[in-house]
Amino acid sequence: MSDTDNKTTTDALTDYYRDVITLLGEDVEREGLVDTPSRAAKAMQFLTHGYGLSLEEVVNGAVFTSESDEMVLVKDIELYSLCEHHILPFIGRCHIAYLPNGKVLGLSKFARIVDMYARRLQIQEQLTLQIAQAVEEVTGAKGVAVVIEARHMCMMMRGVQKQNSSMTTSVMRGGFRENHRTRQEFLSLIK
Ligand SMILES: Nc1nc2c(ncn2[C@@H]2O[C@H](COP(=O)(O)OP(=O)(O)OP(=O)(O)O)[C@@H](O)[C@H]2O)c(=O)[nH]1
Ligand SMILES: [Zn+2]
Repeated sequence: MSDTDNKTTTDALTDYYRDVITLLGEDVEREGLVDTPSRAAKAMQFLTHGYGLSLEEVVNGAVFTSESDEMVLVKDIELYSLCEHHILPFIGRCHIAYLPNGKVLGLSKFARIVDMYARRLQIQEQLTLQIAQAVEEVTGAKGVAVVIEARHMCMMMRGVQKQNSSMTTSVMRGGFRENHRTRQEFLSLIK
């Protein structure tokens, strides 16, 4: 999206937020709210900026040759996303492991991949799958495992209002699916 397009989108979102605030019964002209529509517009664009990213851009060529075929684990990557049903946050941690197959990925790129998919409207299961598929695609790994543990504001702040529940989703591919010991090693390392 070009700068001009982006400005137009921010302006259009600002107009919508002005209407939303008014429909909620507030005075959008009062001092505290006067800049809120444009702040909310920019915040929502930031929270969904993953739509503007591609895997190629995010990885930026940081794939390196390596002879190691031992498990690599990156754990406790913090995650902020928006549930696609209510547009409310879900917040948690993501753990990613893979079995290299001649190539390893730059460490920071795991977090960048998580953000690229998390910063969209999501459901946790689909987010978990997309991260696993991306790591598999860029590394050609012999196995990939992704676990996400998250709390959903749509279950806490509204609806059933359960404050202590969390959801865990996992995707196991290749060696993590076929080999029980590899899977167990991964699960014990993220405990
Ligand atoms: N599987 C899954 N469900 C989700 C996720 N985020 C939100 N949900 C659920 O999506 C469902 C939407 O259900 P609906 O009955 O259409 O919506 P609702 O009336 O607002 O539902 P309640 O939250 O039960 O009040 C709810 O059960 C949410 O808890 C997610 O990431 N994965
Ligand atoms: Zn929800």
